[in-house]
Amino acid sequence: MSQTQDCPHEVCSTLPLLTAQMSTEREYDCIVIGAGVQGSFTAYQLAKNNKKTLLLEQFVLPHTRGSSHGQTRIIRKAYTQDFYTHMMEECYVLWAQLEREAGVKLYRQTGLLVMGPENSNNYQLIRNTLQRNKIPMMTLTHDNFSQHIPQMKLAKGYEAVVDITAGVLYADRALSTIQGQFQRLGGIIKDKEMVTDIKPGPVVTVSTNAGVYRAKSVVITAGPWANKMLAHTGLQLPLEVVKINVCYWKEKVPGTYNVKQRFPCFILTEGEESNEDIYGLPSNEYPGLVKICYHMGSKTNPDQRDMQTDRSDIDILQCFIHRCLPGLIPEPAVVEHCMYTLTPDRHFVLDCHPNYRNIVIGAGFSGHGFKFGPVIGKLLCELSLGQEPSYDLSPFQIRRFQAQTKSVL
Ligand SMILES: Cc1cc2nc3c(=O)[nH]c(=O)nc-3n(C[C@H](O)[C@H](O)[C@H](O)COP(=O)(O)OP(=O)(O)OC[C@H]3O[C@@H](n4cnc5c(N)ncnc54)[C@H](O)[C@@H]3O)c2cc1C
Ligand SMILES: O=C(O)[C@@H]1CCCCN1
Repeated sequence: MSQTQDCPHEVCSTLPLLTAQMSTEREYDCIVIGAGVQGSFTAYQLAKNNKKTLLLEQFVLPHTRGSSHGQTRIIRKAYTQDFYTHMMEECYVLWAQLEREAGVKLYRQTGLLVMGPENSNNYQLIRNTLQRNKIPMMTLTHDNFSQHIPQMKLAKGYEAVVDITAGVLYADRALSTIQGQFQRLGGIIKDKEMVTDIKPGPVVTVSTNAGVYRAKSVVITAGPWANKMLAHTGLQLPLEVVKINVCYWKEKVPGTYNVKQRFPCFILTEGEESNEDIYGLPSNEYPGLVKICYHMGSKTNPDQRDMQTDRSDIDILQCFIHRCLPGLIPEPAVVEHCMYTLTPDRHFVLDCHPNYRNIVIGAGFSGHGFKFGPVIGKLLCELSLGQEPSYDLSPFQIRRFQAQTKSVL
């Protein structure tokens, strides 16, 4: 008879089994920190590659405290640089694949109107990228603008082009879909678990408010909290977190700016109101309200986002709406909040930690990362598996910040 069977206490006989079970529950091939769009797509890709993956999220899901919430995001190929346009080619394919796989609609084509003053460098760069890459596009002139987009005015001295395959991504739905697909592949999500420590090593130890986990690799996709997480690894990146006022404007005649009226998404670049872009999407989340925002906000601490109350962006938006969108009441009807995590050059960070190759970082999505989620997930998965990345990652490497990167060790 074995010792355990002889033991009068039932707990003694089950203890070795329980301990073994507990340790496998706490050991993973990869742990992904942060279940925003980038972490969720990364976890999904890892699970697809048969890796035992844990996705940790500090808040109860779904939540509205980071950067990935809200019903809509713009998807487009219109960029100033070719490398984004090239990545977007594959993103469209992967978004469509996800739609088929999960049986949900995540994308609606609306077109994206890009406007800018004739002498705007950004406008010309975007237009050239579209042309060079043979992206379906249409140039609008002052003569035919109102025929195509009667709800909007093109100011004198401005030019306009439409990125035809651009549109809207249903963001909240996309996030819950990818998390669901990850779980269907056997992935584990633990929400309401805040990571409190990361101990680098050949096996990385991740502590949360609820437990301690170990993994061969860790991916940090903590959005506005990236530097807080990286501090545990001795690294600080030059990231700035800003709070965006997400403003909704009421239509004077309900339905005027609806997709059914063929109102497109739009971006005004280097307009007369300011140097930063102004952008909008056709009414969707609230009947009769159109989302129009300023592509910048004030510096904030992600844990105290709601303490920051600067509304100077709203003055800028009011001037623009007054000037170009006569069918809207130039007073915001609803203001919600979201955060950008900005890098100095507004390009992403997709790289391995400079000191620990099994810690991978996806950060600094600078207010334009959602549409790239499927490809970013793939790239961060490749980095964490030590594979050759599918794209040239030099624009996204940490070493570009050399002078601004701090070691906190
Ligand atoms: C108003 C607005 C409009 C935008 N418009 C567009 C658009 O039109 N098109 C587009 O492509 N992109 C757009 N973006 C950008 C895009 O939404 C972001 O780039 C993207 O959501 C960033 O995702 P993320 O996963 O990096 O960050 P997040 O979504 O913030 O995810 C990070 C997650 O990490 C979690 N976390 C942090 N610390 C911890 C911890 N210690 N333990 C556990 N979990 C932790 C957080 O709670 C959070 O859930 C917009 C962003 C905003 C704010
Ligand atoms: O990523 C995007 O497509 C948009 C463009 C306008 C600013 C916010 N982000």
